[in-house]
Amino acid sequence: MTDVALPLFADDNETAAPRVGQAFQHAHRLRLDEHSWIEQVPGWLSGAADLFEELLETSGWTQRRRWMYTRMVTEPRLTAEYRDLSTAPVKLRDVARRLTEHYGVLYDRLWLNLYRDHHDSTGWHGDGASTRRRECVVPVLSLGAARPFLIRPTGGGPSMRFRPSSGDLIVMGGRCQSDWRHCVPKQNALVGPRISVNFAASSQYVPD
Ligand SMILES: O=C(O)CCC(=O)C(=O)O
Ligand SMILES: [Fe+2]
Repeated sequence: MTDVALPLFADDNETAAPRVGQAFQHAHRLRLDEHSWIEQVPGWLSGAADLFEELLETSGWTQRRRWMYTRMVTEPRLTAEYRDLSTAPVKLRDVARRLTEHYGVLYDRLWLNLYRDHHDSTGWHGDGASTRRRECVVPVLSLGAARPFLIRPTGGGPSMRFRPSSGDLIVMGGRCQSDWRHCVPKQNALVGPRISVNFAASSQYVPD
């Protein structure tokens, strides 16, 4: 996909908006089971490199620590959060709006992970705290280095492996957050930094 092929969207803000062109044209949806699906949209976001640099510099990255059983652990990544979308960088607001239009879910908050290098990771989990509805749609935008993204049934079983590149979208749907677990594993070989933008919706925080 080239920039030339992408239509430009009018934007009321003078800051150049990242372009989502024939955006979902290359979407590939995989049915995981009766209730869940995962969709990969390669090349979804044009201008991903610029957005990556902007977020790297401007997001208020924090190092989180949390209790794991009996000990305090330092999370192997940095995090930034926008609980109120109106405080997020304009480009992310624009991206959220387009996801809202497409998936029919009002994405009004988001969090970002920064994987500084191959040592950083996210362990197996479901986004249970932000997805209390039975069925949810959770888009994750990848920026920067490509890293494997794995998903497997909560009860165990073989995992499926994706490798989203910068500008690609991975969307988990249905009961993915309860019946399935996902992770971004550590790597052996050196990789550059990656940012993931995780879109959340207040409407999905409450059970139906
Ligand atoms: O970085 C990713 O691709 C996924 C991150 C994630 O699953 C999370 O923060 O809940
Ligand atoms: Fe997650």
